Amino acid sequence: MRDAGEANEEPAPKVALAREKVLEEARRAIAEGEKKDVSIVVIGQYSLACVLALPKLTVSCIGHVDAGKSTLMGRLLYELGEVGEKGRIANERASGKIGKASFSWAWQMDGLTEERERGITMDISQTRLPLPRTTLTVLDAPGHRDFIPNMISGAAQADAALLVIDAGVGEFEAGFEGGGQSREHVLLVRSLGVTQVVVAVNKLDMVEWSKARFDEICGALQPFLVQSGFQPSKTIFIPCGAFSGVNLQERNCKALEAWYNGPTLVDALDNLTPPTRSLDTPLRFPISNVFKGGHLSLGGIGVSGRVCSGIVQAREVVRILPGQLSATIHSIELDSKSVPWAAAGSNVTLYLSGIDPNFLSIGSVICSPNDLVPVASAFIAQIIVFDIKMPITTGASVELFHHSRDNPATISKLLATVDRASGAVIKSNPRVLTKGCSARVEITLRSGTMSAPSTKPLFLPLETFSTNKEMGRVLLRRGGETIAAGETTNIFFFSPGASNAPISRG
Ligand SMILES: Nc1nc2c(ncn2[C@@H]2O[C@H](COP(=O)(O)OP(=O)(O)OP(=O)(O)O)[C@@H](O)[C@H]2O)c(=O)[nH]1
Repeated sequence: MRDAGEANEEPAPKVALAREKVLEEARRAIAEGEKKDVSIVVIGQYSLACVLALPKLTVSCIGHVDAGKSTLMGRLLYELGEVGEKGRIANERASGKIGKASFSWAWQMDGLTEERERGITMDISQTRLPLPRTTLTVLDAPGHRDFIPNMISGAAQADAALLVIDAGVGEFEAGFEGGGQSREHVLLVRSLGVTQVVVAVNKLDMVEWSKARFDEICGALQPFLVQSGFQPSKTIFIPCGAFSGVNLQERNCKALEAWYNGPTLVDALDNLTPPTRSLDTPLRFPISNVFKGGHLSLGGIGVSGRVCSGIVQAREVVRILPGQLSATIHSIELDSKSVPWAAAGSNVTLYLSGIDPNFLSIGSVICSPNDLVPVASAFIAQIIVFDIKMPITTGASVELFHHSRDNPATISKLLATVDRASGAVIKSNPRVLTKGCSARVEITLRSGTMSAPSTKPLFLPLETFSTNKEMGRVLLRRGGETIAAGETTNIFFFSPGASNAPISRG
């Protein structure tokens, strides 16, 4: 993910609050559905005006390449007043100068020179959407298949998805048929725990705002969403035109209004339900980006990501796993504002002090020294096999995705095929796994890279799905194709603090 930019210079609390006090404050604020942004926090003798880091909803913007995801986000930011006339004109002029005028709205999101020159999103970019009722954090994902690892990193941090579909003739079909990214993205986000999806049926101007085309797309997509595990009540289809800003905040198009008087895209996004957050569980913060910035006098190391569970607070000493690293959280930044603490569900940047950045890696997990995350070298998972061309056999080499990390791994044992719902064994020790089946498999992690895997073991911070849902989901890819998604059931773990000897199986 891209750099979060400079930290603001608001003073950080001088000491960490007692954990119970923070928990109490978080629970109270969440229970009261606190709307106001600023609260006075008393820390010892200091009384500080701080922005409350209440968890908000994070939405991953997904869909086939060129569906109009970045354009939609750029235009939405303009409609909501987050981008002014000056910004709009600057993007219009600069994109026009290099013959990319049609990408002027997308430039708001696609800030890298290569992205602008190629007219595609390559990395996740994060933005804040202030809606009438709530504020969303949106992660704009790349649609191109080459950048699926970045897309997975964003999807792993999301509560809901905004699926953008190109309604142009043949375009929806290209994204939806075998190998299309609309299809793969839907399967990925659902496998990573997303349960709500808003579908923006975009570029309807290309088909003269045709109701028949809108209905055709909804008719094909809805059964697929349901089959992928989305409840019908958690899906909604919104016709729109991102480029001209139709039906984003206002309907403002006669041809569309002739047959549509339903919600706008802003209405649909504003109605998403925030999931329940696990505040009482131990702190787990998988790092999705490491960068230099802010507080340079203190070493200036920032790490961004999402608080998966628990609460993190400024001045707290934390451990970073795998490895023996400790650090102090100098300050926490949410939406460019300093916050005293952040609860599960928040996407934040933590500025660390007392740490050598060379030992920090994307995918490492920050936790409390009193409650370390297990570090596994192998584990058992119940997987669902996707629509694969080649069956999975014992010893298959795969790429394992866990949050923002991807590593080589081997499917070391095929333990059983199982019933998807009940988990009951259908067949023990199957020879192969074919498309659509559910199975229990043992996966062994390997160090090195996919092109040069090493025989040395690798240790990954992992938990069973039953202990911590967000830490217990994995995806398996092979040859650029997602072949399965799974939930960890047993992990073979090592004591992260003491020795390297295995201390438990199961
Ligand atoms: N006609 C029309 N074109 C649109 C609309 N929305 C986006 N586009 C065009 O579609 C092209 C791709 O837009 P992007 O926003 O870059 O698409 P994307 O989905 O973000 O692309 P990737 O992230 O690279 O997959 C650009 O030329 C846009 O101008 C729309 O509502 N109508």
